Amino acid sequence: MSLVIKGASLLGETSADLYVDDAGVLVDSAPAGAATIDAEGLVALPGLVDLHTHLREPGREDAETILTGSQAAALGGYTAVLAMANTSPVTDTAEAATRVWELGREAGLVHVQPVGAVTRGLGGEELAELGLMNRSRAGVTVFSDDGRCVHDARVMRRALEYVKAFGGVVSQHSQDPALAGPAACCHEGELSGRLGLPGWPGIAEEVIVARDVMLARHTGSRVHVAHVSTAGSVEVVRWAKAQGISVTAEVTPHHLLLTTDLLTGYDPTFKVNPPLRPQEDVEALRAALADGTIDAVATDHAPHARHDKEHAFVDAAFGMLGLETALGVVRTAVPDLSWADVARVMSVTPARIAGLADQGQALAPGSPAHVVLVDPDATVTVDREASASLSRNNPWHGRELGARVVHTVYGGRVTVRDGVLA
Ligand SMILES: NC(=O)N[C@@H](CC(=O)O)C(=O)O
Ligand SMILES: [Zn+2]
Ligand SMILES: [Zn+2]
Repeated sequence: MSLVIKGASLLGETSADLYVDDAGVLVDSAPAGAATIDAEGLVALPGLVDLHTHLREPGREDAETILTGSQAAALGGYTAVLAMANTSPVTDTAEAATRVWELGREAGLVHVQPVGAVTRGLGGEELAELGLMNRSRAGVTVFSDDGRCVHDARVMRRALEYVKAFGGVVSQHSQDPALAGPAACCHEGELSGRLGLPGWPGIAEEVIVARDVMLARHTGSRVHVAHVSTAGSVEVVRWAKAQGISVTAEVTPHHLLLTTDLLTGYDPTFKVNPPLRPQEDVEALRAALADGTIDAVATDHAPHARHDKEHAFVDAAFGMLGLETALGVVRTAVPDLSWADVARVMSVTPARIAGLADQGQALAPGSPAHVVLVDPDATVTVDREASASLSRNNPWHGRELGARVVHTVYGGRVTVRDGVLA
């Protein structure tokens, strides 16, 4: 169905009408018989693109499915998500990747792009079917063992060499398993000692980031640093970019706003990997996002069923929800980012990193109509029960966040209207 989106402010700047034809493409005049969306006072951005989502299907459909995760994504203003490979079974074959891609198409609410595992079964030893996944219908270009670090430098080197042939990228969960021991569950510092929780030191992230940028330089390949959490990692990425090394980095909304002090109540909702860090790290991450050292915001949406999360802190699963709140958290954490910057870090650059040619495009005739319309002045008080996700591990429950996603349009289809699924 064709659409006229009336009076939106494009990237928070000039006001204009957007016209969508019945093929779901932006055109330069109103198609006959088009339905109208009144977007007066709303900001229009290209649909958001999430480089890092856990959808839990196949295997843990009690925590999230491709459909419910797609719904949460649409409500958050997303039109594409990259679905991490740590499902059960793992996305480590062309067949598995194609299945995720197909289920995403059936849900039809966002583009679901599978991430392929780097190693078979996330085992860290034998490379997965990287080439076959790339040549499958899913066209996988991003590979990650996320949840685990590709810690063997030789395996990482071979993966980088392999994906270089087809312009792929390895997204690394940077965590040296020797420096952050198996029980590590909270930022290592004065507070972890006081709480009696095993620490996960920032250096365990930084040594892997440093190693990987050198491997990227050596192989001439491309590495992406998932969920950067420390000032030290930011320094390494800044240095590597200055050398011309092909490295990109993402930060999560929660690492931009929450700190390790929240752990004093031992609430497992705040247990996440990498852990929440001190305020100095949060400040460094905000500055790095603003100056372009960090390329993108990625949610690391990590739904978990109650019986995996409601445990003593040390035993609870790592991870928190993020898709529905990401934009509001970014507005709240870094209010000085312009809307054009928000579009850059949440849509344009993530689409480019993932090689999604159809996403993150300018809101101009000829582009596919992937659009999010945001009320820039509204605030939202988060209610964890009012969520499309099947899980409730929402660290933002009860918080007031800036901006509100009002409408989302995916390929000309209205997926969210007035803040609810259409
Ligand atoms: N971030 C998390 O705390 N958890 C993720 C894994 C990961 O991103 O490392 C998950 O799959 O639950
Ligand atoms: Zn991870
Ligand atoms: Zn993750």
